Amino acid sequence: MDNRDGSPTRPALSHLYSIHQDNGDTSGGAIKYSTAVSLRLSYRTLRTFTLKISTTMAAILVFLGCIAIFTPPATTRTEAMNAAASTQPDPFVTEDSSFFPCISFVPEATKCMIDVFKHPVSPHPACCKAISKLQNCSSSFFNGIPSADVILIKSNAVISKPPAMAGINPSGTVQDVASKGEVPERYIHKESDRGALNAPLMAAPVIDIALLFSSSKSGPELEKLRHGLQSWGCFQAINHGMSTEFVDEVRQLAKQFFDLPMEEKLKYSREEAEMEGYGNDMILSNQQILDWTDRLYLTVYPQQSRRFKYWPTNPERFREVVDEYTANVKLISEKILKAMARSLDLDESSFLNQYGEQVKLDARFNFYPRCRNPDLVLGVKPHADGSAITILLQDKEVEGLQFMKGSEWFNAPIIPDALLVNVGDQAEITSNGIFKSPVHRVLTNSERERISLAVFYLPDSEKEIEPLEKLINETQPRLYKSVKNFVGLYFEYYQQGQRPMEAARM
Ligand SMILES: O=C(O)CCC(=O)C(=O)O
Ligand SMILES: [Fe+2]
Repeated sequence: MDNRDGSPTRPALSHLYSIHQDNGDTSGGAIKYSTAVSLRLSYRTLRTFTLKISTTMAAILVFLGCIAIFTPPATTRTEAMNAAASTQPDPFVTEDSSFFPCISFVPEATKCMIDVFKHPVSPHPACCKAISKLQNCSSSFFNGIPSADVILIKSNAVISKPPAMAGINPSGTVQDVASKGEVPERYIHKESDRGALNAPLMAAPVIDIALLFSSSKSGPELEKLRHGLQSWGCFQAINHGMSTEFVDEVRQLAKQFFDLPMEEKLKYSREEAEMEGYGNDMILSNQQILDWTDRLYLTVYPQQSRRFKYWPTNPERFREVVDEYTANVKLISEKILKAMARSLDLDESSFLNQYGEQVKLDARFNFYPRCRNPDLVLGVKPHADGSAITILLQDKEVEGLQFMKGSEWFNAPIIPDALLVNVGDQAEITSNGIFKSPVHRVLTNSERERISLAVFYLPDSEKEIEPLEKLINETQPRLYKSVKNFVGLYFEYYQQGQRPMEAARM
């Protein structure tokens, strides 16, 4: 998933991607949270905000009226201006004059504020522009509003700075930046967050997933699966049924897309405040160090959710192959989720039932250009995925992916035909913490560019997920609250520099 922040984070979103309920009450979590936040975001704030806007508008109208009626001849005007300059300015008028350029954003910003009050747990990208423009018009705009509310308003509006909401963030695509040579400051991590390729090799298991479903041979393979997901949170899946030629073609097409001239790729660029489409790292916070990666992000399932304006028609076979690949990945994901349940002696549909009818699959094609300072810059900063599980097709030749175990980083080996499967936050929640959603990151490389394709299996955002009853007992007490729209939460917490999984913890 997208955007991550500094130290091992289980952010948002990523990408991605809400919560809160006390002991065992599964019904009203999100509502309680909303109510709590609404109360915190007191009427005082809304009143201050609306008063401010209405007084401002009134002051401006009166001011404009006065100008119209009392405009003196030019000479007297200069004298009057000089006199005015020598007197102490009225602070209210001084502040309000700064609203002139932004008065047109007021209705939209007010609507946004009311939205934030009503639905404090999900971002409101549509109004972010208005609020941020208002804020830019007057640096003192939020004066008088309690600072905690300001943070909430800003984060719900997903604002940082207005240009950050542009489809492609103002730093430019990484491909463009890389072609200029110098690595801008915004990509440089502080020393403690930098990575090195000479890490030990990760020992996550390689699993023949065809055996997971063989009636006679599944036992040891299921045991390997359970152990791998408990210790590493990931495994390499071989014998998944897709041919070498086919997965190679997927990689090839991804590479061909990123090799197209920029103007061609920009035809698919994401729109403001959108995840989907071609773009660079989405800026969700001003402190964010940017990832050295460009990506094409597509919702691939359900089919009626596909937005084909973002699906390249060049290279020619792109759509057809992505359609076939992601259909396979959906089936593989569901088989793996069944096997995960069986490995815990549960009914095989336990996880799938939790995730609901309306699951969603998002594909993220990552392209990591060569980087002159691989020691200072990360391809993707540490994060855990907000999915239930993620199926990753790695580059066939270029390493870079690392997983954290304990407090140490390990390199993910390349097994050319394998799919790397990792647990996401939502399967960690459903398994009551038995399966681990691993923190991982991607390093950069000065010699070679790298591609990868991550497909996120995302539960129905309307369905509340929670630890399975059978996995809660005296020795393993319930670790997580009930969660709905985890992807929304993921982003929200990410922006605030917090870990979404922490928010879900009991
Ligand atoms: O490029 C990779 O190997 C991993 C990318 C990743 O972690 C992600 O897209 O969430
Ligand atoms: Fe990831």
